[in-house]
Amino acid sequence: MKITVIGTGYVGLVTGACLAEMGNHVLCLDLDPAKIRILEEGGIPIHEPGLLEIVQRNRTAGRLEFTTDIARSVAHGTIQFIAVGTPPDEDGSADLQYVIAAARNIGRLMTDYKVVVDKSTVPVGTADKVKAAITDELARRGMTDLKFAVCSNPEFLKEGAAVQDFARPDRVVIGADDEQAILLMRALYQPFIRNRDRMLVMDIRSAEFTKYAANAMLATRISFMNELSRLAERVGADIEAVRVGIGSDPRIGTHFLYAGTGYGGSCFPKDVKALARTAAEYGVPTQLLDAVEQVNDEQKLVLVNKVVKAYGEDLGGRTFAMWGLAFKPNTDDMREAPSRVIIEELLKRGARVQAYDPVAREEAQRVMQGPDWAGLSYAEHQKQALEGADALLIVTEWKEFRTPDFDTLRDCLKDKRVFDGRNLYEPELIRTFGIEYLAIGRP
Ligand SMILES: NC(=O)c1ccc[n+]([C@@H]2O[C@H](COP(=O)([O-])OP(=O)(O)OC[C@H]3O[C@@H](n4cnc5c(N)ncnc54)[C@H](O)[C@@H]3O)[C@@H](O)[C@H]2O)c1
Ligand SMILES: O=c1ccn([C@@H]2O[C@H](COP(=O)(O)OP(=O)(O)O[C@H]3O[C@H](CO)[C@@H](O)[C@H](O)[C@H]3O)[C@@H](O)[C@H]2O)c(=O)[nH]1
Repeated sequence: MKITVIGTGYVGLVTGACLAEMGNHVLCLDLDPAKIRILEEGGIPIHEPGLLEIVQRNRTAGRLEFTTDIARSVAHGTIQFIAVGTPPDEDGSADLQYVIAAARNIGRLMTDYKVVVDKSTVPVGTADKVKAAITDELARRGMTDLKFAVCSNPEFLKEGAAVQDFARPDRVVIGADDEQAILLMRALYQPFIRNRDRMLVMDIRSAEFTKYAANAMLATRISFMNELSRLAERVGADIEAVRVGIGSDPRIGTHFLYAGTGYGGSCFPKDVKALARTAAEYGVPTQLLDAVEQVNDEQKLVLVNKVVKAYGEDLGGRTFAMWGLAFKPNTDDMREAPSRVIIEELLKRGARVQAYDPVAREEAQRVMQGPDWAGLSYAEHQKQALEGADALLIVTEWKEFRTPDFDTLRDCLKDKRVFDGRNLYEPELIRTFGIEYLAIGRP
């Protein structure tokens, strides 16, 4: 099939590459010429395991192309995926300007039947707005006879595992009210789904809502465990033992129960806010969602509070090593990363921070620049970050941090102290090396 994907962020690029892999002819549009240049030169503008190989393979085969030419992109695909950003507006609601701009471009230039698919995460009711924008543009052209359908097809991939998530989805959700569109979408996703039950076709509003419900549920689990971790510390329980203890109940399940430095990334923070905002618009109170967000904001400060408890409010003259900057491993994404809040708080109190991350350094330098960040420097490797530091903070659970040389760790750190925001080590073990170990919710 001929597919156009609008937006080459994580979702657009993974969608385009995986659909091309199944033999579709995919044209990806982005208005950012720098991104398209990188893609046309055979690279990718993000760090995502396995993605480069698929992009290169399908580009070489001529099934995956990139452009900044809007007219070409509208002409190309019968199916037009909108996968542009939906960042939070000032009031927390999803900013739909990019989605609507993409829809208007389609309405302005289309000359035959199109299935317009909202792949971006968008509030309930957005498909109606997309439909209205296209209808409006067609009316301007006097071409209201041209047929099109709008579907909701939210994306559930996780960064760092995006290719696998797209290629082997738990489920594909399709919200649609047009028979032809449903047939085309089923055919498109069939190769990715062995079990037909995993293709969930529903009404458009329910599909739009499902995306927010999933993210809000996952964020709730994390905030719940983070809140419990604070209590565990007080009562002398170990949140890691508790996690295993409750996770073995299949009604609870083992995933997304890890206490840490709070959830970050481009989705949970903005989607929890946007859902609460939608509820507010409808006059429905959201005590639970509001608490999820509040607990998360506090959790981003938990490591800083432990540092302040150990060293006092004035951190002048102190140097802290930091392992991990990205909001999670296997990505260079720094959006809403807890590291940003933690570094800001440490610098504000006069400390210096020496940070190391296997891939996110460049992105970190981009988002944390200027005089406010003067106390932040970057190390080339784990050990270099430790040199001259008083203590270590672990913020992202990269695999390479899991089994360090504890002797080196102890000898490098002046105070032989580790603040672990990801509970990577067994407290009994690390303490036998003479290291003071402060983790999340662990005695
Ligand atoms: N990042 C994720 O893991 C993830 C997962 C599931 C869903 N989502 C959702 O998918 C959407 C996209 O997220 P992302 O992280 O891939 O986005 P992103 O911000 O990384 O990229 C969006 C891209 O769209 C481009 N763009 C904006 N307007 C355009 C237009 N009119 N025409 C063409 N290109 C345009 C931008 O230049 C940018 O490159 C969001 O709604 C997000 O919530 C993201
Ligand atoms: O037990 C856990 C699991 C995750 N996290 C944190 O939660 C955040 C989000 O992690 P994850 O969900 O793995 O990454 P994302 O790429 O943000 O993916 C989420 O957001 C996407 C965008 O909507 C959805 O498509 C995915 O299904 C959803 O998992 C990160 O800061 C993690 O450190 C925890 O603190 N504890």
